[in-house]
Amino acid sequence: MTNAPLYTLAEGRPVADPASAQHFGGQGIKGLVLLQDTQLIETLAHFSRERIPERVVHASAVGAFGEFEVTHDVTDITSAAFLSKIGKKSKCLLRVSTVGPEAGGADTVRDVRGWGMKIYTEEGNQDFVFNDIPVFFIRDPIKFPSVNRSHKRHPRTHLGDWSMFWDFHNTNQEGIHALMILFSDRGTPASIRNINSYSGHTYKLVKDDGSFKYVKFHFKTNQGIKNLTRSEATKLAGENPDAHLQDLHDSIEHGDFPSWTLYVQVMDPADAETYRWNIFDMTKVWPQKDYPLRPVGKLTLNENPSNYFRDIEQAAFSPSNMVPGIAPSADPMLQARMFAYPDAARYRLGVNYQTLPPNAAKSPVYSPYQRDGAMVFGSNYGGDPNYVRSTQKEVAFRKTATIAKGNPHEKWVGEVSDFSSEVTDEDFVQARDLWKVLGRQEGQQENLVGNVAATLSQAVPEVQKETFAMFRRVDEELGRKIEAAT
Ligand code: HEM
Repeated sequence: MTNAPLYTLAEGRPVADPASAQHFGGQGIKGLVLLQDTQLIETLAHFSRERIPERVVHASAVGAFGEFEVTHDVTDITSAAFLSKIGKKSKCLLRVSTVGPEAGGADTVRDVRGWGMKIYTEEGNQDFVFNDIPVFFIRDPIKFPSVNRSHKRHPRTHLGDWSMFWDFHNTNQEGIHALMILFSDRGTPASIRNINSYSGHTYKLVKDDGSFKYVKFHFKTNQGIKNLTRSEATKLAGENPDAHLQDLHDSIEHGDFPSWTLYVQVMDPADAETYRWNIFDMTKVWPQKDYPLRPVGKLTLNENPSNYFRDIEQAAFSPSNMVPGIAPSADPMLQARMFAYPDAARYRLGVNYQTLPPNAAKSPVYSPYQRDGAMVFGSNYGGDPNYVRSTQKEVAFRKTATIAKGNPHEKWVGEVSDFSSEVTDEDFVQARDLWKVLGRQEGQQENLVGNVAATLSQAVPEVQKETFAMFRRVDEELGRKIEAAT
């Protein structure tokens, strides 16, 4: 007797030899292949269907499991159950991605890194779908497909195209702050363990009594920020395109668990009304001298996935997955994203994607008004009423606070979130501050200039000219230096 698993077809029928097709006259005998060979047909048919659509952005990624532990009391600002007690731990999944490259693209290319994180709490899944830069390229969600297309492949040549890239950005200059970060050495991090991540958007932390604070979330690496120079990143992309995947996998495998500290910047709603920066415009940060970081907890990654496809490819993150105690702000980008991600998941994974292993909540789920559809595995709520307000079965509901009608702050919110993409000198202020900060770090201004010039030199002259002018709006010397280097 052996304990080895008995090989079967997917329907369970044991089969002798998975390595040869059936031939007329018997297996292993020369002769025509037979259509009755279910194993052969299943093997070939399933292979052709192994791929699911890759994510339209953020297709290439690494992922791991871990835990989130509360280290500081934040019960004065939120009723989120998973944040209710110091020492409380929740299981997590983290998927970190590049944005532009297709699945399998080189890890060390210049790009933003996405941070898809799921915290499995006792009140459902809390997703933090962040980036490793604190601001974004646009503030109007309708531009999202455009900015991404300009970073991807040209529709005619199918090549990456720096004319297209800079043409988009110098005609949509609200992204200048994000560009300055992307073209600093932060655009080529040394490893996933060495990046921070940021909500970018303003969110709300809410208490059960309905009171709230505006917050921005920051995960700061406990390994320290470490970046590659342009030449190091280019070399590594050729030598080991999976460098970041390997680094994270190996460090977890060796028990060297990376960790991050979660902080929040906290703003009173009343202050938001008079603050210099529109808090719903995600091209702006809240300087930490105005709103210092307040520690919340610690994320530690401690487990590699046992199967990449199941746990990481099938993971679906969405900013709309929020637990009671955390709520969206009026940022138009955030509002649009709350639609876009579940919509993308229904297309990419199917209508019941919430029940796939990485997405399934670890707390009880009772959602009887959403049922059927392709691929139902659970009880499908048996005979429970599938319509609301049935008297046939008692259902309990959790009360959540609602915003008081006529609250003047909400009137203000409606007015200030109706902003446009029109660019003014204000859009260059934070980018200029960053240029000064880089000047205090040895060689960093020169690296930014070189990183921009290396790409701009591949763009057509008209686009180059407009781009020099855009950087001159940040700082005359920066524009001049880029022009000279290009
Ligand atoms: C209006 C603006 C945006 C839209 C419409 C949008 C849309 C999308 C879509 C459709 C995906 C692919 C989802 C999938 O197939 O599962 C995606 C992935 C992602 N986005 Fe966005 N996005 C926007 C802005 C942002 C911003 C501002 C951030 C960060 C602050 C961000 C972070 C991410 C991350 C981390 C992923 C990868 C999630 C994963 O690992 O599966 N996105 N986005």
